[in-house]
Amino acid sequence: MAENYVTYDTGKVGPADASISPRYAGIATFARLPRIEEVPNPDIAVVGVPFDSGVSYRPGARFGPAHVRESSRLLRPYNPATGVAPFASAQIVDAGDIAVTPYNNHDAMAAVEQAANELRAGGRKLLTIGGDHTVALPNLRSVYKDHGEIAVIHFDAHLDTWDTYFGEDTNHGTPFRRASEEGLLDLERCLHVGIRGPLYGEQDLRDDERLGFAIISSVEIENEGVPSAIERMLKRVGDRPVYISVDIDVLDPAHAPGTGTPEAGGMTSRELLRMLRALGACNVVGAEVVEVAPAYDHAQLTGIAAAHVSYELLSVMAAHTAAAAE
Ligand SMILES: N=C(N)NCCCC(=O)O
Ligand SMILES: [Zn+2]
Ligand SMILES: [Zn+2]
Repeated sequence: MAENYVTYDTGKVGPADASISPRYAGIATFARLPRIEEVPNPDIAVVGVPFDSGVSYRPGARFGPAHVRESSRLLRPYNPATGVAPFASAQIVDAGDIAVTPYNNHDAMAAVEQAANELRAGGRKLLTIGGDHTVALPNLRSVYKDHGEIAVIHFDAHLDTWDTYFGEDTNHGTPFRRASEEGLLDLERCLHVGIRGPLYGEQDLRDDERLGFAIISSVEIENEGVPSAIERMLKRVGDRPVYISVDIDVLDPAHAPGTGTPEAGGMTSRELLRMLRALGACNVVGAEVVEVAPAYDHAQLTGIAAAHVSYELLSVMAAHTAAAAE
């Protein structure tokens, strides 16, 4: 193949071989993986949603997918932290972008849902790269179709269970309230991790609990430590199919400045990656990494963090795919 993709003993086609084609060469796919058209029957697809018409503050997450792909060129095929070789364990591809209208949030999200349904046909898993957090709603609608009421682990500074902004019910502060109202969520098994920062009022927390979420706050992670947070996280979701939503603003702005609604006092990348690795114990049926806004990034800090977060999520899903095939 023109891109010199590696083929593993398992028959899976992996990234372009960095000893033939240097990492900085070629058009960026995620981790320099093959495109979806280039290999048969992919198990997992990475797909971008360049959409940010749901933002309430700084715009620019529409450029997130391209930035994360550019920032993912250095990812290597073996993950020593978990002992997983994701690209050899499962056929992973880049499915390009779901390009949707920037002028109507409802139409855009309907299009994302339809594309997600098509990409997920036959049990394929998706890792979505946003885009703003509005995309969680169509992603959950799609996953619900196959798995029923879903457990969600939501890494974010923000609750994203607010009601409306300027009368608009579909935006990046509301996806989990809409999902809960629509009956998509397992109300005993949803969890926010990394919450911090000012709220509109105490009622936000009461609403959030009623909508099905428990909280591990950023301060609790600091006080109790990551191992205890991991224990609580795994207990909350149990053995239910779980959807992982990572808003990159869960990281402290020092680790991820390139985002639209930054809040001081967040997790380090090291803490987040460690928590994600623990998800190997869960049945992860899909995931997303959202809210990367490259205009506010520096030296690819946010892009690289998002690329590594994506890599851990792919490792977890690939290990599960390989185990299921045995
Ligand atoms: N989903 C993200 N990143 N932010 C939601 C913030 C909603 C607000 O401006 O209150
Ligand atoms: Zn957020
Ligand atoms: Zn969010």
